[in-house]
Amino acid sequence: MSGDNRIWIFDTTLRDGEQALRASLSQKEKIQLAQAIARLNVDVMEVGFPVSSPGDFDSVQRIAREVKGPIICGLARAVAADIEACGEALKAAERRRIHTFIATSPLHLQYKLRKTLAQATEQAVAAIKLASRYTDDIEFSCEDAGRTPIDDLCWIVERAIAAGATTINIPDTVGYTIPNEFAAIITALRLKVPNIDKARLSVHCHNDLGLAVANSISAIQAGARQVECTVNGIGERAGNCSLEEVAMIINTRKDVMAPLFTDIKTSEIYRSSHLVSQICNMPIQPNKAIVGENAFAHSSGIHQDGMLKAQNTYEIMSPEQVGIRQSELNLTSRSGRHVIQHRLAELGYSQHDYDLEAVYKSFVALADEKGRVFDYDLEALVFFQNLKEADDYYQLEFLSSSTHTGHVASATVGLMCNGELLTEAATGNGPVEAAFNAITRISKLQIKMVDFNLQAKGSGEDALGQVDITAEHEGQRFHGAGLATDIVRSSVLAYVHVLNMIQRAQRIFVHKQAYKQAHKQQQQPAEPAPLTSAAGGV
Ligand SMILES: CC(=O)SCCNC(=O)CCNC(=O)[C@H](O)C(C)(C)COP(=O)(O)OP(=O)(O)OC[C@H]1O[C@@H](n2cnc3c(N)ncnc32)[C@H](O)[C@@H]1OP(=O)(O)O
Ligand SMILES: CC(C)C(=O)C(=O)O
Repeated sequence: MSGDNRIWIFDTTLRDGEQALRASLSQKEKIQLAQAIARLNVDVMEVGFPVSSPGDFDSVQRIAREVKGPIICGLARAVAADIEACGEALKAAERRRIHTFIATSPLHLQYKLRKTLAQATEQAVAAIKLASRYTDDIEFSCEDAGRTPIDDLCWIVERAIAAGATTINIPDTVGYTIPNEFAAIITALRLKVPNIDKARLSVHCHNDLGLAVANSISAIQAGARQVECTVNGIGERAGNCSLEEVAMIINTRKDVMAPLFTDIKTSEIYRSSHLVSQICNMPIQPNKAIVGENAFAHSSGIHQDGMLKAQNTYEIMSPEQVGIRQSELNLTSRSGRHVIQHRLAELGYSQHDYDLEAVYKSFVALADEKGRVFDYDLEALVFFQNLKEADDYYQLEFLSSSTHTGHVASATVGLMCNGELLTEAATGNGPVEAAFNAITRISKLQIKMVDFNLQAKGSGEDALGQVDITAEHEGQRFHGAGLATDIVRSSVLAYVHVLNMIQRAQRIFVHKQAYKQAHKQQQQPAEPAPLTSAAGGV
């Protein structure tokens, strides 16, 4: 039976996976998970250990009744009461499997079961025979097979098959083996057990050394035709072989895995993974293969540039294959110009709408401060970049401010004024007022604040703060805007914007006066060149 090419996927999320949970699942939650696992199109799903509690018995019974598609399986020790409870709970299933097991390693036999291998074998044979009263689909597992001498393993497996087991499962119960060793166990069983072809050979690997998936893959390459696994790899201790990883290895590496295949509907992977994580309260690590938040996210410029040119430069499978809408190109200080240009194009900006070098420079500064830059940050950067003028008279060079509860605040501001650095310090009721007072000392302009408005751009604690100021100078009103992660800085940038607007208005005035003067002297003077506004950005 181990000669065919379909790898059966035996999901044990609701049995071995459930053993790892800190809180028990309600029956409704188990049904929800079972439906999601059935949508993955697994071949078998092990949904509980019916003898363990009335609650588990009921949920196995309900899943057996309600969930269609896969073979529904229950676990039972090689004990009559366990087999009977399992057989009863599974009765309503269209297709049912009883999975019975006994430990075979010298350690487990001596200390846990206090039996000889012969006694354990006798008990297993009796359990398999009893199970055959309920179903002809019987799986037998040699618990701790990974640490069982190969001849002992062959001995009990041969007798289990003779007794009626149709699947023989070889668990690496404590995740002890390494891939070539585990593959050798499968090879030896296929060579040494005379009736091995009468059963499907299965593996059940734990992840104590992080090798559950690698061992399972080695085992199927050696002839195993069923892999026991769980969604997200949840399970006892360090967990089990992860369903999504095994399925995607077989799917992605057809060059080495073909003609082997699974019937898993891979587009259901992401959805079921997140449901399992949520219901089981088991967060998924961001770098988890296939389903982690970063599995299809690219953060560095060289990778992002590669991705934009050809997706397979940095992706060996597509996110759509596992049910993720699209890859993500995260904007961080490691990003380059190509991805900024690409993202702005997606947001509707053409290359003529902004100066890439200038936007990139402020993007890197912001990314260094914030970590990740979002679309709304990028749009704000472009907006503020476009407000800036090459001939801005004032530029903010530095700003420092301090506040102490119950005391006046102080600020020191350095402005580059037409190429010369001017610095002033001042106090105020708050850091913004202190900084504004310092700026007034530098500019020596009499400015009256008419309106001050602060709003958050984006959400969360690292949102940008945009400040809009309306100020009056010599009877004329000016608007200034500033954007930064720190609101004192946004306020100062907005104020510097106002100064530049005033300065520009004064230049226009002088320019016009000169024009009028010239007009008086000549009959047809040339038009004066237009002058525009300025702004402060990050
Ligand atoms: C490797 C695995 O993941 S195996 C599955 C592990 N899952 C679970 O254990 C969850 C379900 N378990 C339970 O609810 C309980 O342990 C029960 C109902 C099965 C048994 O509970 P209790 O009767 O109180 O026994 P307890 O769990 O303390 O001890 C286990 C007993 O089963 C025996 N046992 C262990 N495995 C097997 C087996 N495969 N076949 C027969 N007997 C076994 C042990 O030797 C021990 O017997 P002892 O009482 O004669 O020493
Ligand atoms: C019952 C068996 C398959 C098991 O869970 C194990 O050995 O880890």
